Amino acid sequence: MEKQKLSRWNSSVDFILPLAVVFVTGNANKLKEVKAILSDGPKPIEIESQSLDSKSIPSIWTTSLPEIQGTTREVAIAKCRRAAELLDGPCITEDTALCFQALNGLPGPYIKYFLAELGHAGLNALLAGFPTKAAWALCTFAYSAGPGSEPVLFEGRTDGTIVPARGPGVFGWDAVFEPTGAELTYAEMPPDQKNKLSHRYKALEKLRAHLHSVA
Ligand SMILES: O=c1nc[nH]c2c1ncn2[C@H]1C[C@H](O)[C@@H](COP(=O)(O)OP(=O)(O)OP(=O)(O)O)O1
Ligand SMILES: [Mg+2]
Repeated sequence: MEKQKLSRWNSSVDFILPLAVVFVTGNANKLKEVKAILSDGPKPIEIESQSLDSKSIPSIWTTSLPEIQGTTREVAIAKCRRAAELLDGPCITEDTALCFQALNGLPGPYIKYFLAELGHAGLNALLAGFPTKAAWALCTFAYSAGPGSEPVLFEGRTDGTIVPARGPGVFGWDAVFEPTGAELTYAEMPPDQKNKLSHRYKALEKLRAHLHSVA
């Protein structure tokens, strides 16, 4: 079957099915979930992945994909804008934040570095002195129609609790996040279960609707 692609330069499209978009990420686990979620349902979207990490781009492009400090929205917009410039075409990017209620939303977009330095036990220890272990996972997808086109954001949030690690330590902080109403951490859930309630799923439902509306 031929593909319906968002055009390289603007949001006009060629009407060929199915819809396909480029997802810029260096994270294989994210990519797997995004592909699983978007390929499901009556209007599947095909994902082509592209990594623009400093490790994977030609050194002649001295600029890697910067992740600025700021709110989750500011971080997401800057990243997608740069990705569209480097790709010279339309793309989506995604930023995931893990926010602790006791810390007014921190680590938030900086969770990657907290996790790398502190590990699962350290994330729990951060909250040791606080009565609430409440947290929320926040996913922000950004879509740019191409260089110079302001990214549009799609957010999804899942509330939960930070718990001592349970389940396989395959994907980031999955083992220490137990969504509200679930007995299991993200890591203990079968992929299907996580992909029906996750922050990423909720954001992707909005992105899916947007892509179909512009296509
Ligand atoms: O569903 C998730 N369950 C558990 N952990 C997760 C999830 N989603 C992201 N994560 C981790 C990866 C990284 O440690 C941090 C987000 O950082 P973030 O910059 O968004 O991801 P990344 O740098 O790995 O990939 P990318 O190239 O798309 O920026 O939280
Ligand atoms: Mg990143």
